[in-house]
Amino acid sequence: MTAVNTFVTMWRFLLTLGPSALVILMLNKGIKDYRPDIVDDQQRVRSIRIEQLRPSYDFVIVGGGSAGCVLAARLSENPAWSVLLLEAGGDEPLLMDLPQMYPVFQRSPWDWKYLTEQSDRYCLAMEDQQCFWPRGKVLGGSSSINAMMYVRGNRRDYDHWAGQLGNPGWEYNNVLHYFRKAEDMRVPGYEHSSYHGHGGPITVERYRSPSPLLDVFMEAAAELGLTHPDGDFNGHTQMGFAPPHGTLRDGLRCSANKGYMRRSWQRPNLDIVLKAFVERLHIEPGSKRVLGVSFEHGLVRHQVLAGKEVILAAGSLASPQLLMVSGVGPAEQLQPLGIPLVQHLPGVGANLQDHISTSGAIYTFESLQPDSHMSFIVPELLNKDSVRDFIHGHKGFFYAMPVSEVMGFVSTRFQVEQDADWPDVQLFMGSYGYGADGGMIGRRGAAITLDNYANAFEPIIYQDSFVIAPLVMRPRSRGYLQLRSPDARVHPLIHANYYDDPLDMAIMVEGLKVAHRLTQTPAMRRLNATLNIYEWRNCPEVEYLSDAFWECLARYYSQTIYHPVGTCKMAPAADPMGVVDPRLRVRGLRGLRVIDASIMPTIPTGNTNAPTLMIAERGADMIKEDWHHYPHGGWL
Ligand SMILES: Cc1cc2nc3c(=O)[nH]c(=O)nc-3n(C[C@H](O)[C@H](O)[C@H](O)COP(=O)(O)OP(=O)(O)OC[C@H]3O[C@@H](n4cnc5c(N)ncnc54)[C@H](O)[C@@H]3O)c2cc1C
Repeated sequence: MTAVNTFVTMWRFLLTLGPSALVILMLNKGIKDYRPDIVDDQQRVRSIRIEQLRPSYDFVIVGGGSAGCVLAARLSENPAWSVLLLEAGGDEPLLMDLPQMYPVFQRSPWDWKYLTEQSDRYCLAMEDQQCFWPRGKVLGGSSSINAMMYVRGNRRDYDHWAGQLGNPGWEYNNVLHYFRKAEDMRVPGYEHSSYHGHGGPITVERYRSPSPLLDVFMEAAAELGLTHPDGDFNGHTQMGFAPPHGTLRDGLRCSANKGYMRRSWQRPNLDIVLKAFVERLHIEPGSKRVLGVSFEHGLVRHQVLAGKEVILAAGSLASPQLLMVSGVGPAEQLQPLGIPLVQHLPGVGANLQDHISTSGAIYTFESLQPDSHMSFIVPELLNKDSVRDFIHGHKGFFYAMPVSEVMGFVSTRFQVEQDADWPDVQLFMGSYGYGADGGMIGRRGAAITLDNYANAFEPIIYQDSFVIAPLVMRPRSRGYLQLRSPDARVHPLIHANYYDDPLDMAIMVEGLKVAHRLTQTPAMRRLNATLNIYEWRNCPEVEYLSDAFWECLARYYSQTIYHPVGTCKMAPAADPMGVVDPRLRVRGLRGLRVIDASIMPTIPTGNTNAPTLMIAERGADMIKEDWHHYPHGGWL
């Protein structure tokens, strides 16, 4: 039976591939011809010609992702400073603007395509029991391939960084300034909110063109008394359910590239080299001063010096890797690989944290609309009408982002401070399941094996369905990276270590039970929402709907929410595992900072793009303070 199903699945992929590709080509052509707002020819960032590269810059920034774009734009505000941004990827392709296209770029040339090490505890339904970790290899970095959800985390996260963890200046009341500085809040009703910024580079809006399920999701949450009081997770309180806000501009993606770089790249003191792969840092062994970097561009190796500082902003996987290949990291890892040790820093690559989720709580249902689906059935919507609606009507399917039409934050019984408004679970209510795209996109992104897909999802193929995915917000488990080679091109080993601490699984099971409770409400019963029974085939020995059943789902359909952080931890000098100090300077070296998601000591209660933008805004200000850009020590 399995072999037959797998054969059917494979053929369906092959048969749908051609028509889908044709629609995408049509869409791309239509954008080029009729959507100058997306083509954005005048503002699109252009790389300098490599002959124009200067031998030395005041600041060299490695990586043009969420953090790197902020840093390049903010540091080049000072016309007396020269700034170089080196990014391994190219500019964003046109289709990246479309929210609906977000998962398509996983496993594409715009993705670094990392894989975690095999485990028998998680990702059991995935190819070789490895979890697939995409990261953006493009200007804008992961902000250009992410799902655009704009969530800042909880005020207690930052008070914890500053108070208990000893990083002065990072308390919520300080970092709020930088969240606001980055933001241009355009959602009606928040014009006067003191929590939001206006006129900043990153526009924040509501997602457009939701499915009719959004209202059902909200009704179900209301029936459990879980509606968010004012719909703003980034405001006064976090707990509750509401449609999330997105980093969107006119309904389209607002990446860090679009927000920060397109308005600053033409400054004469800012040079950008795209397709520039940084291979290592040059550090003078005696003084431990970082002199510059080597990078490869067009098959030629170049060196460039930094008069003031090099700033690593290559993200949570590449920043620690670049430190290690340059001799900065745990001595016991570097020496066997023949890397001369410059600075023993045992914390480099350690303290890895991520938001783990379960993508398997998929519910089929009966549409209340007699002749149409209520959820997104991708092949039906991938047609010329949707293309026309998008190109000429500025509306429809391609504006939608089904992954989390409604988002929720709840506290399980394991959250010690029950009244604290510090939720330990986030939930995404998404209006499509793995069956909705026939396995072309979601299955591929999650790396679910063909056999497993055929067994568990083929029976519900193209049926109306939704998913409720819980995320463990502050996992206790810690993973680590391990260098495999002195060559920066070879990905490090990623030991994700999900569910190493049993409490993380216990919280996940509670999250899945909250999800299931939502499906037992009158609003959901009207749809006859039914858990996809075929996933039970993975663990037939457990009792249906028991804790062991939910655990089985979590272990098979373990899904990263793409938030790896913490691998260059910010910490005070007393913590031997710290990598950067609270001003983000790398310990023991001169002229080097790390400023990106890797410096977070603990993962925030929410998605990580907005916190990374905040860190980079604050990091840029600290650099300006340290180099006396501000005559009176004030803020711009
Ligand atoms: C698929 C996906 C979905 C996500 N969804 C959301 C979401 O909805 N909301 C949210 O808040 N967060 C989301 N995130 C997470 C968020 O986007 C990241 O936390 C954030 O972008 C991290 O920023 P960063 O600057 O640390 O790294 P990145 O943005 O990844 O930037 C690193 C940059 O460095 C470059 N680089 C790496 N190595 C080198 C090298 N050797 N030489 C030169 N350049 C190099 C990379 O190409 C990249 O451009 C998602 C992430 C992904 C991948």
